[in-house]
Amino acid sequence: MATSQHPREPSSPPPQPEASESPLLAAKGVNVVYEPARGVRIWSVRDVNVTLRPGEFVGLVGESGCGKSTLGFALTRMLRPPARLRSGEIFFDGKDISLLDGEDLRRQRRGGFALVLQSGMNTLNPVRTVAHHFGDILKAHKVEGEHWGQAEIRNRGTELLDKVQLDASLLDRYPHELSGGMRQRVSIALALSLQPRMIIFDEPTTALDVIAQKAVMQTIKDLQREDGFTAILISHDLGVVLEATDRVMVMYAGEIVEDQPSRSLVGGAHHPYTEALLRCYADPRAEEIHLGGIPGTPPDLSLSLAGCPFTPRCPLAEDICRLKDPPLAALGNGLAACHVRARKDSAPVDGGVPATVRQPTAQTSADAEAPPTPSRQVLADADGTEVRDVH
Ligand SMILES: Nc1ncnc2c1ncn2[C@@H]1O[C@H](COP(=O)(O)OP(=O)(O)OP(=O)(O)O)[C@@H](O)[C@H]1O
Repeated sequence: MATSQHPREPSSPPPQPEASESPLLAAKGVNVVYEPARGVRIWSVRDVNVTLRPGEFVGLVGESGCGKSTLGFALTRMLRPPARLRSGEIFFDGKDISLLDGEDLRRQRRGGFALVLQSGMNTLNPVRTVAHHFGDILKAHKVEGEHWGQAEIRNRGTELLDKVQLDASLLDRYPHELSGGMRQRVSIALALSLQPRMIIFDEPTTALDVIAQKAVMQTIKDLQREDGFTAILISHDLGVVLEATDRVMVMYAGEIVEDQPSRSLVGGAHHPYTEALLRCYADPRAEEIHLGGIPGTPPDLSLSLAGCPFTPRCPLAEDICRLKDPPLAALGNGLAACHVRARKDSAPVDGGVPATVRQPTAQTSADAEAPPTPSRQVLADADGTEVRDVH
């Protein structure tokens, strides 16, 4: 299978944040389960660590069902039953937000973190105008001394719409009167209204036609550069992610399996799953396009997984891969979780290691609570004290 047709190289890479800066987000040992009242428990996010430095723009890619959205919901404290943060710590700007609720959580959202979802139609209230949406969010998060009357809401709404290239006349429109692209821009403007320092965009352009996709993505990139917020872009489109982001985290079966700078991912991927994903995308400008596929399907996340979850689909699999889940370890310019590649390429890290690290031994608190392989089932069946309901 030819491998020369890959997503385009990023055109003008955004400046890399200083490695020494303290992280804005530091999540450790995050495990999320879906526990439907009837049915099996699904381990959607398994022992994930994520660190984001201020101003970083990070992509999160992987096949459908691998846990990307669930991780985004967990990091912004938007999980709702039957999903539950089973264990893990989420520090935002140095404060553990994983157990906050009610007023404490609400207060953190202002100037804190926001999630922009896939379809503006599903997130906007069909019987409220755009101005009402701004009013609702600004009033719900107002601080002492602020007054949000009609005039103030319209002024602020106008400013925010302008940021996403929409006209103030849309303030009096209802969601069904807007195009998909406009609705998505309104959703982004609403997220910006609380001046978040971190925004997670979950498939922000999936429901749009290609022209609107390109325009909305450009707006997101411009806003991120101008406002300097930290961002995660969840997307199936590896080409878009490589163009927009500083680094890419690749997720498979609820785990981060690779974390590499975007610039070096093409041609520099280390995990066989990432290589397979790259073969699934084509540069439309290429003279010849050969698309690869990934044989087989991802594992059933309701089952206890032993070893590397990619083993049944992996062309490199060896005995050890069936027995032990590999740690996310330094490989090339970043990190990858692959026994075979770790053995063949144990070169020292070439500066600027991305900060998403699954601890390489079983000594972390996360491993003690929810090891990624057979003992995960033990946790699932136990009534341990680490179990926390987070809504
Ligand atoms: N409401 C739910 N109830 C039960 N299980 C769920 C629910 N939502 C998601 N899951 C499970 O969690 C896993 C991860 O789902 P998630 O939506 O996070 O994946 P994803 O990578 O974002 O997929 P996609 O790219 O299709 O949005 C899925 O495989 C699914 O089995």
